[in-house]
Amino acid sequence: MNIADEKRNVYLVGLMGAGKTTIAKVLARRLAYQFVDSDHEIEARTGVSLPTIFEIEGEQGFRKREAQVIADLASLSGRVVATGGGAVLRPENRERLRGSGLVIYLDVPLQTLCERTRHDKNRPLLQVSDPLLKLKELHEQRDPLYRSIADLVVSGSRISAQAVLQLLVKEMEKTWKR
Ligand SMILES: Nc1ncnc2c1ncn2[C@@H]1O[C@H](COP(=O)(O)OP(=O)(O)O)[C@@H](O)[C@H]1O
Ligand SMILES: O=C(O)C1=C[C@@H](OP(=O)(O)O)[C@@H](O)[C@H](O)C1
Ligand SMILES: [Mg+2]
Repeated sequence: MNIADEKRNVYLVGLMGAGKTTIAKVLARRLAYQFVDSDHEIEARTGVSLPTIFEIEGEQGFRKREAQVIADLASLSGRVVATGGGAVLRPENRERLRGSGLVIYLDVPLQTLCERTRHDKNRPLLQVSDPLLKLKELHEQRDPLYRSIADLVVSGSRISAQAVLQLLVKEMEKTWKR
């Protein structure tokens, strides 16, 4: 039996700009899993962009849609899922992520997150006068939540997909042997 046979989902969590979407795509290809981004899924279901959802329904409307997508994905297997940075806020999401796969927290310095997201208008929560301060506040609130569900924490300003893949495969082997 190959370690990939088990095919529990893999979830990437972390703040905006941590590289969840970017790294999940590479991991999925390498593991021959299917790549899913929960934000893209929400956009596909609604037919509008994420900023438009925030504009019309507010953050809470978006969170409700996000929770539905996470519930749906948790019932599937063989997916590498890039979650949105706030997916850990709802306890039911945390339980579902934790219960249906392996969770990897990409822990990237705030300055790097700020630089990476500075020119991107698609993150409504960062369209403020001081995005670094906003990221600091989000980090204070969310870092404990990410850690509470993470099987793996990968830290650094230049996390490579290759490094994550190596740790992930080791972790999968461990889980499989249990
Ligand atoms: N490991 C990385 N090293 C350098 N730049 C990265 C890395 N991962 C992502 N980026 C860049 O940072 C930005 C945000 O990445 P993204 O994958 O969208 O993050 P997230 O989904 O966590 O918000 C993108 O412009 C992406 O090209
Ligand atoms: O941190 C957040 O609350 C959010 C992160 C975004 O995803 P990324 O983390 O992929 O940027 C997206 O879900 C939305 O803008 C809200
Ligand atoms: Mg993303």
